[in-house]
Amino acid sequence: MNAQKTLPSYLEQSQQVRERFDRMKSREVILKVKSLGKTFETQKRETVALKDINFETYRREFLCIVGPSGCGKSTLIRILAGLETQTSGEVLLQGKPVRGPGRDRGMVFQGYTLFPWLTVKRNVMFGLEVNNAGRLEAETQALQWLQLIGLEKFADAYPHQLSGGMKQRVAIARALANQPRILLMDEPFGALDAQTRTRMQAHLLEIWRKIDITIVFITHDLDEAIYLADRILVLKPHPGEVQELIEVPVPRPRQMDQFISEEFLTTKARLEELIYSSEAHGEEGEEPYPMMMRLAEVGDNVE
Ligand SMILES: Nc1ncnc2c1ncn2[C@@H]1O[C@H](COP(=O)(O)OP(=O)(O)OP(=O)(O)O)[C@@H](O)[C@H]1O
Repeated sequence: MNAQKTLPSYLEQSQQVRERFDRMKSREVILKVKSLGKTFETQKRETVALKDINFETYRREFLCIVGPSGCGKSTLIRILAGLETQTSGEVLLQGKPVRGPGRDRGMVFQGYTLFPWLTVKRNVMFGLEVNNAGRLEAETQALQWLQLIGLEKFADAYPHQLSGGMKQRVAIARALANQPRILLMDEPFGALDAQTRTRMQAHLLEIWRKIDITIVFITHDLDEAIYLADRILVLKPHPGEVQELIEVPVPRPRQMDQFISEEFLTTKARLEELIYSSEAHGEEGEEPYPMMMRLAEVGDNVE
Protein backbone atom coordinates (compact mmCIF):
# COMPACT_ATOMS: atom_id res chain seq x y z
CA MET A 1 0.00 0.00 0.00
CA ASN A 2 1.28 3.46 -0.85
CA ALA A 3 1.24 5.46 2.38
CA GLN A 4 2.20 8.66 0.58
CA LYS A 5 -0.75 10.97 0.16
CA THR A 6 -0.97 12.86 -3.11
CA LEU A 7 -0.75 16.57 -2.56
CA PRO A 8 -3.32 18.92 -4.10
CA SER A 9 -2.07 21.18 -6.90
CA TYR A 10 -0.29 24.37 -5.87
CA LEU A 11 -2.71 26.10 -8.25
CA GLU A 12 -5.69 25.27 -6.02
CA GLN A 13 -6.67 28.16 -3.74
CA SER A 14 -9.14 28.31 -0.90
CA GLN A 15 -11.85 30.94 -1.19
CA GLN A 16 -10.10 33.05 1.46
CA VAL A 17 -6.80 33.00 -0.47
CA ARG A 18 -8.52 33.70 -3.80
CA GLU A 19 -10.30 36.69 -2.29
CA ARG A 20 -7.04 38.03 -0.87
CA PHE A 21 -5.43 37.86 -4.33
CA ASP A 22 -8.46 39.58 -5.86
CA ARG A 23 -8.10 42.38 -3.30
CA MET A 24 -4.36 42.62 -3.91
CA LYS A 25 -4.79 42.84 -7.68
CA SER A 26 -7.40 45.57 -7.32
CA ARG A 27 -4.72 47.78 -5.74
CA GLU A 28 -2.48 50.18 -7.67
CA VAL A 29 0.47 48.72 -9.61
CA ILE A 30 3.56 50.10 -7.87
CA LEU A 31 6.28 48.51 -9.94
CA LYS A 32 6.13 47.44 -13.57
CA VAL A 33 9.00 45.66 -15.29
CA LYS A 34 8.66 45.63 -19.08
CA SER A 35 10.72 43.50 -21.49
CA LEU A 36 13.79 43.99 -19.30
CA GLY A 37 17.11 42.72 -20.61
CA LYS A 38 20.69 42.93 -19.39
CA THR A 39 23.78 41.72 -21.20
CA PHE A 40 27.22 41.96 -19.61
CA GLU A 41 30.09 42.23 -22.04
CA THR A 42 33.52 41.29 -20.80
CA GLN A 43 36.71 40.70 -22.79
CA LYS A 44 36.12 36.96 -22.59
CA ARG A 45 32.45 36.73 -23.48
CA GLU A 46 28.96 38.14 -23.48
CA THR A 47 26.58 37.04 -20.69
CA VAL A 48 22.84 37.48 -21.09
CA ALA A 49 22.02 37.94 -17.39
CA LEU A 50 18.37 38.87 -17.97
CA LYS A 51 16.17 38.33 -21.01
CA ASP A 52 12.68 39.69 -21.60
CA ILE A 53 11.63 39.93 -17.94
CA ASN A 54 8.03 41.05 -17.45
CA PHE A 55 6.11 41.33 -14.18
CA GLU A 56 4.34 43.81 -11.95
CA THR A 57 3.80 44.20 -8.23
CA TYR A 58 0.81 45.72 -6.49
CA ARG A 59 0.79 48.15 -3.60
CA ARG A 60 1.53 46.28 -0.34
CA GLU A 61 2.39 43.08 -2.13
CA PHE A 62 5.21 40.90 -0.79
CA LEU A 63 7.02 39.49 -3.82
CA CYS A 64 9.87 37.01 -3.49
CA ILE A 65 12.33 36.21 -6.27
CA VAL A 66 14.00 32.79 -6.33
CA GLY A 67 16.14 30.91 -8.80
CA PRO A 68 19.40 29.00 -9.06
CA SER A 69 22.74 30.71 -8.74
CA GLY A 70 23.50 32.93 -11.71
CA CYS A 71 19.90 33.39 -12.88
CA GLY A 72 20.20 37.18 -12.53
CA LYS A 73 18.40 37.83 -9.20
CA SER A 74 20.97 40.34 -7.96
CA THR A 75 21.27 41.98 -11.37
CA LEU A 76 17.50 42.41 -11.44
CA ILE A 77 17.25 43.95 -7.98
CA ARG A 78 20.21 46.25 -8.72
CA ILE A 79 18.41 47.49 -11.84
CA LEU A 80 15.23 48.04 -9.79
CA ALA A 81 17.32 50.01 -7.29
CA GLY A 82 18.84 52.09 -10.10
CA LEU A 83 22.36 50.87 -9.28
CA GLU A 84 22.74 49.14 -12.64
CA THR A 85 21.36 50.11 -16.05
CA GLN A 86 19.48 47.69 -18.24
CA THR A 87 20.41 46.92 -21.84
CA SER A 88 16.78 46.92 -22.97
CA GLY A 89 13.25 47.40 -21.63
CA GLU A 90 12.18 49.55 -18.71
CA VAL A 91 11.26 49.69 -15.05
CA LEU A 92 8.36 51.91 -14.02
CA LEU A 93 7.82 52.92 -10.42
CA GLN A 94 4.32 54.34 -10.05
CA GLY A 95 4.39 54.94 -13.81
CA LYS A 96 7.73 56.80 -13.83
CA PRO A 97 10.85 55.26 -15.41
CA VAL A 98 13.65 54.39 -12.97
CA ARG A 99 16.85 56.12 -14.09
CA GLY A 100 18.99 55.93 -10.95
CA PRO A 101 18.78 55.47 -7.19
CA GLY A 102 16.03 57.38 -5.41
CA ARG A 103 14.48 57.75 -1.99
CA ASP A 104 11.29 56.09 -3.30
CA ARG A 105 13.25 52.79 -3.01
CA GLY A 106 14.81 51.48 0.19
CA MET A 107 17.47 48.78 0.06
CA VAL A 108 18.65 46.12 2.50
CA PHE A 109 21.49 43.80 1.49
CA GLN A 110 22.94 40.65 3.02
CA GLY A 111 26.13 42.27 4.29
CA TYR A 112 25.75 44.56 7.25
CA THR A 113 25.84 47.99 5.72
CA LEU A 114 25.58 50.20 8.80
CA PHE A 115 28.18 52.92 9.29
CA PRO A 116 30.35 51.53 12.12
CA TRP A 117 31.36 54.99 13.37
CA LEU A 118 27.76 56.15 13.88
CA THR A 119 25.38 55.12 16.66
CA VAL A 120 22.24 53.17 15.82
CA LYS A 121 20.17 56.34 16.02
CA ARG A 122 22.59 58.32 13.84
CA ASN A 123 22.61 55.50 11.30
CA VAL A 124 18.84 55.77 10.96
CA MET A 125 19.01 59.58 10.95
CA PHE A 126 21.63 59.59 8.20
CA GLY A 127 19.29 59.12 5.22
CA LEU A 128 16.77 61.54 6.68
CA GLU A 129 19.40 64.26 7.02
CA VAL A 130 20.75 63.60 3.52
CA ASN A 131 17.21 64.20 2.34
CA ASN A 132 17.07 67.57 4.10
CA ALA A 133 15.23 66.73 7.31
CA GLY A 134 16.31 69.03 10.18
CA ARG A 135 18.38 67.42 12.96
CA LEU A 136 15.56 67.44 15.51
CA GLU A 137 12.97 66.09 13.07
CA ALA A 138 15.38 63.38 11.90
CA GLU A 139 16.02 62.37 15.52
CA THR A 140 12.31 62.18 16.37
CA GLN A 141 11.59 60.10 13.29
CA ALA A 142 14.61 57.84 13.83
CA LEU A 143 13.44 57.07 17.36
CA GLN A 144 9.96 56.24 16.07
CA TRP A 145 11.42 53.77 13.56
CA LEU A 146 13.63 52.24 16.24
CA GLN A 147 10.54 51.82 18.38
CA LEU A 148 8.75 50.05 15.52
CA ILE A 149 11.58 47.51 15.22
CA GLY A 150 11.86 47.23 19.02
CA LEU A 151 15.40 48.62 19.37
CA GLU A 152 14.81 52.05 20.90
CA LYS A 153 16.86 50.97 23.93
CA PHE A 154 19.87 50.57 21.63
CA ALA A 155 19.61 54.04 20.07
CA ASP A 156 23.01 55.09 21.44
CA ALA A 157 24.81 51.79 20.86
CA TYR A 158 27.30 51.30 18.02
CA PRO A 159 26.84 48.59 15.36
CA HIS A 160 29.68 46.43 16.75
CA GLN A 161 27.72 46.13 19.99
CA LEU A 162 24.76 44.52 18.19
CA SER A 163 24.10 40.94 17.08
CA GLY A 164 23.70 40.15 13.36
CA GLY A 165 19.90 40.09 13.62
CA MET A 166 19.84 43.44 15.43
CA LYS A 167 22.08 45.01 12.79
CA GLN A 168 19.68 43.91 10.07
CA ARG A 169 16.74 45.31 12.04
CA VAL A 170 18.51 48.66 12.15
CA ALA A 171 19.24 48.37 8.40
CA ILE A 172 15.52 47.82 7.82
CA ALA A 173 14.62 50.83 10.01
CA ARG A 174 17.16 52.95 8.12
CA ALA A 175 15.73 51.86 4.76
CA LEU A 176 12.15 52.54 5.90
CA ALA A 177 12.88 55.91 7.51
CA ASN A 178 12.72 57.71 4.18
CA GLN A 179 9.27 56.22 3.63
CA PRO A 180 10.06 54.56 0.30
CA ARG A 181 7.26 53.17 -1.88
CA ILE A 182 9.12 49.91 -2.17
CA LEU A 183 11.66 47.99 -0.10
CA LEU A 184 14.22 45.99 -2.09
CA MET A 185 15.87 43.20 -0.08
CA ASP A 186 18.70 41.05 -1.46
CA GLU A 187 19.20 37.95 0.74
CA PRO A 188 18.93 40.15 3.84
CA PHE A 189 18.91 37.21 6.28
CA GLY A 190 21.48 35.10 4.41
CA ALA A 191 24.24 35.65 6.97
CA LEU A 192 22.12 34.94 10.05
CA ASP A 193 21.96 31.69 12.01
CA ALA A 194 18.83 29.60 11.49
CA GLN A 195 17.08 30.62 14.70
CA THR A 196 17.68 34.36 14.25
CA ARG A 197 16.65 34.06 10.64
CA THR A 198 13.30 32.54 11.59
CA ARG A 199 12.67 35.31 14.12
CA MET A 200 13.62 37.96 11.55
CA GLN A 201 11.20 36.52 9.01
CA ALA A 202 8.30 36.78 11.47
CA HIS A 203 9.46 40.26 12.50
CA LEU A 204 9.58 41.44 8.87
CA LEU A 205 6.02 40.18 8.28
CA GLU A 206 4.90 42.17 11.35
CA ILE A 207 6.53 45.34 9.99
CA TRP A 208 5.05 44.75 6.53
CA ARG A 209 1.56 44.37 8.01
CA LYS A 210 1.86 47.62 9.92
CA ILE A 211 3.04 50.01 7.23
CA ASP A 212 2.22 50.85 3.63
CA ILE A 213 5.16 49.19 1.93
CA THR A 214 5.63 46.91 -1.08
CA ILE A 215 8.48 44.42 -0.67
CA VAL A 216 10.64 42.72 -3.31
CA PHE A 217 12.77 40.09 -1.56
CA ILE A 218 15.46 37.85 -3.04
CA THR A 219 16.21 34.53 -1.38
CA HIS A 220 17.82 31.15 -2.00
CA ASP A 221 15.69 29.62 0.74
CA LEU A 222 12.45 28.16 -0.63
CA ASP A 223 10.82 27.85 2.83
CA GLU A 224 11.58 31.51 3.46
CA ALA A 225 10.03 32.51 0.11
CA ILE A 226 6.82 30.54 0.75
CA TYR A 227 6.52 31.77 4.34
CA LEU A 228 6.92 35.42 3.35
CA ALA A 229 5.52 35.91 -0.14
CA ASP A 230 2.20 36.65 -1.72
CA ARG A 231 3.72 35.66 -5.05
CA ILE A 232 7.06 34.08 -5.99
CA LEU A 233 8.84 34.97 -9.22
CA VAL A 234 10.92 31.97 -10.32
CA LEU A 235 13.86 32.70 -12.63
CA LYS A 236 15.99 30.29 -14.63
CA PRO A 237 19.60 30.89 -15.69
CA HIS A 238 21.45 31.25 -19.03
CA PRO A 239 19.75 33.42 -19.99
CA GLY A 240 17.94 34.71 -16.89
CA GLU A 241 14.27 34.39 -17.76
CA VAL A 242 10.98 34.16 -15.88
CA GLN A 243 9.89 30.56 -15.47
CA GLU A 244 6.74 31.14 -13.50
CA LEU A 245 5.05 33.63 -11.20
CA ILE A 246 3.49 31.51 -8.45
CA GLU A 247 0.62 32.67 -6.26
CA VAL A 248 1.33 31.18 -2.83
CA PRO A 249 -1.84 29.32 -1.72
CA VAL A 250 -0.87 29.37 1.99
CA PRO A 251 -3.37 31.56 3.89
CA ARG A 252 -2.37 34.59 6.00
CA PRO A 253 -1.55 35.33 8.74
CA ARG A 254 1.38 32.96 8.30
CA GLN A 255 2.59 30.78 11.13
CA MET A 256 5.50 28.40 11.47
CA ASP A 257 3.20 25.37 11.81
CA GLN A 258 2.05 25.98 8.23
CA PHE A 259 5.43 24.67 7.03
CA ILE A 260 3.92 21.19 7.06
CA SER A 261 0.54 22.16 5.62
CA GLU A 262 -0.52 20.72 2.25
CA GLU A 263 -0.52 24.17 0.62
CA PHE A 264 3.05 24.77 1.79
CA LEU A 265 4.35 21.37 0.70
CA THR A 266 2.73 21.46 -2.73
CA THR A 267 4.18 24.92 -3.39
CA LYS A 268 7.60 23.75 -2.27
CA ALA A 269 7.39 20.69 -4.52
CA ARG A 270 6.61 22.94 -7.50
CA LEU A 271 9.49 25.31 -6.70
CA GLU A 272 11.91 22.41 -6.36
CA GLU A 273 10.73 20.98 -9.66
CA LEU A 274 11.33 24.31 -11.41
CA ILE A 275 14.62 25.16 -9.75
CA TYR A 276 16.33 21.81 -9.74
CA SER A 277 15.45 21.15 -13.39
CA SER A 278 17.08 24.42 -14.45
CA GLU A 279 19.95 24.01 -11.96
CA ALA A 280 20.78 20.62 -13.46
CA HIS A 281 22.37 22.46 -16.38
CA GLY A 282 24.95 23.94 -14.01
CA GLU A 283 26.64 27.30 -14.00
CA GLU A 284 27.66 28.49 -17.47
CA GLY A 285 31.40 28.22 -17.95
CA GLU A 286 31.76 26.27 -14.69
CA GLU A 287 34.47 23.62 -14.60
CA PRO A 288 33.03 20.07 -14.54
CA TYR A 289 33.29 18.24 -11.20
CA PRO A 290 36.01 15.54 -11.47
CA MET A 291 35.68 11.81 -10.85
CA MET A 292 37.83 11.47 -7.71
CA MET A 293 40.68 9.12 -7.26
CA ARG A 294 40.38 6.91 -4.15
CA LEU A 295 43.02 7.75 -1.50
CA ALA A 296 41.59 5.67 1.38
CA GLU A 297 42.28 1.95 1.62
CA VAL A 298 39.96 -0.39 -0.24
CA GLY A 299 37.35 -1.73 2.20
CA ASP A 300 37.76 1.18 4.64
CA ASN A 301 34.35 2.63 3.86
CA VAL A 302 32.41 5.38 5.62
CA GLU A 303 29.03 4.38 4.20
N1 LIG B 1 29.43 42.89 -13.50
C1 LIG B 1 29.30 41.75 -14.21
N2 LIG B 1 30.08 41.50 -15.28
C2 LIG B 1 29.94 40.36 -16.01
N3 LIG B 1 29.04 39.40 -15.74
C3 LIG B 1 28.23 39.60 -14.68
C4 LIG B 1 28.32 40.77 -13.84
N4 LIG B 1 27.38 40.68 -12.84
C5 LIG B 1 26.76 39.51 -13.05
N5 LIG B 1 27.24 38.86 -14.13
C6 LIG B 1 26.79 37.56 -14.67
O1 LIG B 1 25.37 37.65 -14.86
C7 LIG B 1 24.73 36.45 -14.47
C8 LIG B 1 23.71 36.77 -13.37
O2 LIG B 1 24.42 37.15 -12.18
P1 LIG B 1 23.67 37.54 -10.82
O3 LIG B 1 24.72 37.83 -9.81
O4 LIG B 1 22.66 38.58 -11.09
O5 LIG B 1 22.93 36.16 -10.47
P2 LIG B 1 22.26 35.69 -9.11
O6 LIG B 1 21.04 34.93 -9.49
O7 LIG B 1 22.09 36.84 -8.19
O8 LIG B 1 23.37 34.70 -8.53
P3 LIG B 1 23.63 34.23 -7.01
O9 LIG B 1 22.35 33.58 -6.57
O10 LIG B 1 24.76 33.27 -7.12
O11 LIG B 1 23.96 35.47 -6.24
C9 LIG B 1 25.83 35.49 -14.03
O12 LIG B 1 26.16 34.64 -15.11
C10 LIG B 1 26.99 36.41 -13.68
O13 LIG B 1 28.23 35.78 -13.89
